[in-house]
Amino acid sequence: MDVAVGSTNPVKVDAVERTLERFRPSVSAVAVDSGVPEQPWSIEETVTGAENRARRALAATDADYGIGLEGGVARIDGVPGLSLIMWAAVTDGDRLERGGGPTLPLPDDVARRLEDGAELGPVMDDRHGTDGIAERDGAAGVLTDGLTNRSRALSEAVACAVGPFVIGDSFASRL
Ligand SMILES: O=P(O)(O)OP(=O)(O)OP(=O)(O)OC[C@H]1O[C@@H](n2cnc3c(O)ncnc32)[C@H](O)[C@@H]1O
Ligand SMILES: [Mg+2]
Repeated sequence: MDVAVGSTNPVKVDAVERTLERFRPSVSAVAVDSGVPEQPWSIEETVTGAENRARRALAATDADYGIGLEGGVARIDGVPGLSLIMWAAVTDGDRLERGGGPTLPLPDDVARRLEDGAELGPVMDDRHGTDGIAERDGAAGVLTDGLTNRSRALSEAVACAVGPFVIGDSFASRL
């Protein structure tokens, strides 16, 4: 089974590899445009970014499935403050399914900097004296003191988006 991931960020590729390990997939990383702002600011923008990445990754390759992962921030009804969210989309070129990952509360000082137009990755690097934390443990790792990390958090979104394919017949037939 060939899977194309619409990003070259190693944590996204790792999230797909670890989730689909059972199927021994060949996973390729494809640089695609998400079609949404670099820092999505709503669930809708984040889901759209994941969808675009999934479709564009599949279109750029001859893989069986395209997978898109997008991180974003959003104000969610009933949840105080600003939340970090992550969504995945999976397509076989016909059907497209979506799944969400964990939601984390962002500290107020981080939220204020994002409101001023900054991107989460650089803000986290500046705040913690790191370089490229978004390609390693991520905010999910830093803000939970390692109880989870970005790859693991993203892998939950991948599992949820792939689920509808895995429980159907089409997925098994491509193994
Ligand atoms: O190369 P791509 O695939 O774009 O990888 P990315 O790290 O930029 O990931 P996204 O575009 O999906 O994320 C949108 C923004 O949110 C940041 N971000 C999302 N989740 C993060 C996390 O866990 N830790 C740090 N930054 C994060 C990210 O660095 C971007 O600035
Ligand atoms: Mg990005």
